[in-house]
Amino acid sequence: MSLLSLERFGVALRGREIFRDVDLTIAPGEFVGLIGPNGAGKTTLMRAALGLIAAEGRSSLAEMAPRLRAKAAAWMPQAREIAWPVSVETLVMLGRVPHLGAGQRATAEDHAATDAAIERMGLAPLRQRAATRLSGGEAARALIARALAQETPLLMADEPTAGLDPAHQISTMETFAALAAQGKSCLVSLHDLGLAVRHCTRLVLLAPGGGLVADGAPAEVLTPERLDAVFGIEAAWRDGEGGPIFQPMRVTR
Ligand SMILES: Nc1ncnc2c1ncn2[C@@H]1O[C@H](COP(=O)(O)OP(=O)(O)OP(=O)(O)O)[C@@H](O)[C@H]1O
Repeated sequence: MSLLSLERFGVALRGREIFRDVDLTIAPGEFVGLIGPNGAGKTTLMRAALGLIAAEGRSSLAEMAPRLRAKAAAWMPQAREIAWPVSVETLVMLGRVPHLGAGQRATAEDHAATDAAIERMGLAPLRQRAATRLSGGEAARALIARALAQETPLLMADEPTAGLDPAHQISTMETFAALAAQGKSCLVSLHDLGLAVRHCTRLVLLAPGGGLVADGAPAEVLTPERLDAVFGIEAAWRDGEGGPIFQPMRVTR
């Protein structure tokens, strides 16, 4: 069983090929970090996989009816703008919409999922705050909570830890890892390779103009050669307590 399957998947934007011939399958229990330099196509790949932009090839999610897709995958976009001045609680509850029948009110189960997501993202003190009056990091946590409340088998998030303070970066990564340990899956784009190496079970590396160049365990993907060729950096890697410690050290070009 797979929660996402991309076959010979490709996207061109305004006539320019961003990537092509990408094959990617995500199974239950995986926490996949989608990594690559600016402009490599991480956002494009996730948006196209969800059917939000046109693509060539096949995406198992894009071919689903919207209502089924909303039960199969939750999506936290990179843009953090929240348009309506609803409370944080209401924003998070919006994650339950795919589970409600037409005109149906929220059930005890919907309230429980909302409460759990608010608790998990440390938003209890902000529960009644207008979502438009949150700081950037608080808004990110509220949008992650909305995706968690959706309780889908797959969670996809575009740079979810950007703008979060260190404690919330770590707890957010631990939340995704815990979902994977429960048999769900996460596909998350990340620029922080230290967080990616320490928490993800698998990394998928995109290179600008090169498409998918590596896919596997963090140590297999982030070889010194690839760090130099794709990111233009050198990094230190140590085995530490509770997982590897990865620190970019130097620009090589
Ligand atoms: N609407 C668009 N029209 C044309 N080109 C676009 C459009 N959106 C993105 N691109 C281009 O597609 C390429 C991939 O962009 P994308 O946002 O997917 O990269 P990314 O890996 O998510 O980058 P970042 O790490 O900077 O967020 C970039 O070169 C970008 O300029």
